[in-house]
Amino acid sequence: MPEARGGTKSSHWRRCLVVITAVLLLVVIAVLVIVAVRQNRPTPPNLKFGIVLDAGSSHTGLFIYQWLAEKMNDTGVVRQRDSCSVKGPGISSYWADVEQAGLSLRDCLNEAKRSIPVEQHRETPVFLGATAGMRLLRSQNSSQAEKLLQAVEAFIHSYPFDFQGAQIVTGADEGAFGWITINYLMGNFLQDMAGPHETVGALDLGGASTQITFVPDGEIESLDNSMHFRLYGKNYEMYTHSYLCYGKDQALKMFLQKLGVSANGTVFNPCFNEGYEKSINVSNFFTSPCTPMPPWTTHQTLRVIGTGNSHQCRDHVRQIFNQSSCAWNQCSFNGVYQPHVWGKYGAISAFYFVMKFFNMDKEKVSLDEVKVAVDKFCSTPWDQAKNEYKIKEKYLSENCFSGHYVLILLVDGYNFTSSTWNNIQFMKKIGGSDAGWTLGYMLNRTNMIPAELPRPKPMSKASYLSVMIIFSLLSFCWSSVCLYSGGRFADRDRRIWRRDLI
Ligand SMILES: Nc1ncnc2c1ncn2[C@@H]1O[C@H](COP(=O)(O)OP(=O)(O)O)[C@@H](O)[C@H]1O
Ligand SMILES: [Ca+2]
Repeated sequence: MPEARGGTKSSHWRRCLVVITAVLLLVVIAVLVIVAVRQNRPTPPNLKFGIVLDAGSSHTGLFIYQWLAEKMNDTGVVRQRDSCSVKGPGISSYWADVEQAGLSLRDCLNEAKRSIPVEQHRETPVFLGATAGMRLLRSQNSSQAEKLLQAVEAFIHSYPFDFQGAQIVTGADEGAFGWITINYLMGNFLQDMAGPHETVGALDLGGASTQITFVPDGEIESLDNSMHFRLYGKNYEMYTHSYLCYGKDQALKMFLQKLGVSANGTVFNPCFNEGYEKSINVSNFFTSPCTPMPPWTTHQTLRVIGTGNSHQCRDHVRQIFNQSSCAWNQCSFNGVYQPHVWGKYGAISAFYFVMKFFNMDKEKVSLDEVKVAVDKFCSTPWDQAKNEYKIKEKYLSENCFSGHYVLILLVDGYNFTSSTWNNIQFMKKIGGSDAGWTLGYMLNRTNMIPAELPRPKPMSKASYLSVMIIFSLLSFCWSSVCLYSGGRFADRDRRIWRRDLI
């Protein structure tokens, strides 16, 4: 009988132990859940901002970027928050009235002030990068270009931001930063991507210059065209070239200059739709170093009349590309060295606008389909085209030329073929951020792309605590189970021993 009482007592204690362990377990789980919920409560994010003004030849755009301060050196964390299109032409057009260049930026800078929290204004860096329009102005009149930049700087300094100055970006940098932007936004710098050639090339068509940038599959013969970057622990040897004057606005001027003019000052233009006519003032039109005054300047005003003839248009556009000599193993045009194009490309800015107009910006559209679409548009009478497309008259009237120009630049110039055409993706944005050189430029100026991969961060306090609690809990449970089963075995052994004794 006493033994039976002893057995009841020990099983009572065992039950107590199980209940206590279960209660303890519940308490610990509850504490863990509370800690986790508190830790993960959304805290105000530590957002940082940066502004880049893209002072292009035809217009200025303002881009606001944002990122989390603690993640600034990680891959793919900077995103576009906002953008603003400055009204009016590019800053280089204000060369005769430089104060206006700064003032033209007022609305967009005010918008930036509204978009960024006031307490962040003082630490928000602002960069202004001017491209081919200012390069051309500098080559014509460097002191005027300097004055213009100073006037723009003085105006931006009146804003509460951390202004880092206005610079004329070199053609090589414009190409390289466009390439960085595209690959950064596509996440191509991440280490776990397969293969050594995971990056995509960048093709940028502006109004006054155009850039081609890519990592070739062999040696780069010309040092002038080679750029080296070490990003996130990997080396990139890039080929880049910027063709000044081969942006689509300057190219149109070079093309017009090559057309013959009749005795009464009429120019028949096969790259304008039939029925389209416009007058141009010769001294206002041929002002850039790309188009010195043509020999036929006896006329002050020219009457340009569209004839909409694709065949003739192509022939004339080809004349602005000099294919006659190449001192390297391979060239694009004008004797410029270029390795053969390979891999994928992102084509941005006017490449995109033009292809979008022809509805040819989709994937898997063949080169022949693009040619057919351009020819079809060029043979459309101007009145019909105006009725069909409700876009700015300037763009519409130039699109026959632009379509042919893009095709000739990419195919005859850069040597893309029917089979490599589909490697070009015409793009404006990547995941909500504009694909242009500005983001790459800011990442570089703020040292946000490290040469080496950022080291993995140590565990946060919360994670450390959670791991410690979980491990303690597991050890506790494990020892309880061991003790419990140990007790049961000891009881059983005692019983067997006693039985043996009896
Ligand atoms: N909606 C549009 N349709 C066609 N072309 C456009 C459109 N918007 C902008 N563009 C063209 O894109 C080009 C942008 O060039 P821009 O960046 O100003 O010059 P650059 O880069 O040479 O300094 C210009 O030729 C402009 O006319
Ligand atoms: Ca541009």
